[in-house]
Amino acid sequence: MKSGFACFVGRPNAGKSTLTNALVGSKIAIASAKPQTTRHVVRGIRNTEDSQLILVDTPGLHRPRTLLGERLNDLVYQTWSEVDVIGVCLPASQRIGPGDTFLVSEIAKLDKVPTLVALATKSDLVSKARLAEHLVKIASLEEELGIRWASIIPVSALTGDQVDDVADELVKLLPEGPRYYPDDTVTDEPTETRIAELIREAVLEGVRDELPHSVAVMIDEMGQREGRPADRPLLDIFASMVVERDSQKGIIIGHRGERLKAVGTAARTQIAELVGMPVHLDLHVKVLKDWQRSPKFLDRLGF
Ligand SMILES: Nc1nc2c(ncn2[C@@H]2O[C@H](COP(=O)(O)OP(=O)(O)OP(=O)(O)O)[C@@H](O)[C@H]2O)c(=O)[nH]1
Repeated sequence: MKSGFACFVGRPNAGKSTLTNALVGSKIAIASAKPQTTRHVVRGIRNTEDSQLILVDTPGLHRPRTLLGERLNDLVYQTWSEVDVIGVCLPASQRIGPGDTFLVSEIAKLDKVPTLVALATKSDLVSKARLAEHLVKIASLEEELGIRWASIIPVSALTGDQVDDVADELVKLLPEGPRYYPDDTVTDEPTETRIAELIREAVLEGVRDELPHSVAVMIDEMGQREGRPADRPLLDIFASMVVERDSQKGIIIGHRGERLKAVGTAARTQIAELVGMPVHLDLHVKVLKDWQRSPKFLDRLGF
């Protein structure tokens, strides 16, 4: 029995969340077209008869400007040093740049460097020739940065090409160990956190480019409606979306509340699928100036 922990690192938009989802086969991390959406440590679990691969999703590393930034960075280094394998995602569609080399050199500085696998993500976006060039460049990072790749694998989470190879390789690199989680678990995140993430994803989808990444979602109250017939349950969810400015509140709500309505509908459908029953979703938008700098609020959000 092989079992252990792995995480994916890479620049924003490198395809980490999408690959996690493809490996686990369940929607657990936020995948959106906007960078830097991954805030929570999300574990996805891939089980086979003789292995358990536990994927830990970390936020990206940033120059910290707020307390949130500092806490997230601490979390990143901590996660890196705790996993067995790190999959470094280097999208084939982009040239390897200073952001990538910075990341890898930070990992190389850890006291105990985990096993490293290079993943040439989004392989579907480029020609064979360009992919080959990319793989050569990745290989040259060994010498440039003083690291060693256990392997270099091109993968497309979108088409599914080589996703199984990535899984097999990661499992191969895990130590012998027990099944840490029952084999029907795909994530150990509390349902409430997953619901908050589904709402946050819907918010970001709705407003594309206008909205910065300063939206937090909190579940204020959640419970099954009382007095419903057993075969027609209903889950009540009261949630707040917290933004930093009035103008952002306006963007989320939209003209005559149309955007907020669309966000609610999208989120409700996803949540109902997750919890297996119809959902009544009550969404509020709150303005909390500088929430990213407030220790009290960050504590409440679990950062
Ligand atoms: N063509 C193609 N697009 C992909 C692939 N994987 C991810 N994408 C797209 O790339 C974008 C970013 O993917 P994510 O999985 O959210 O990237 P991430 O690295 O988790 O991003 P952050 O959370 O911002 O760090 C999304 O629009 C995905 O649909 C792939 O294999 N092929």
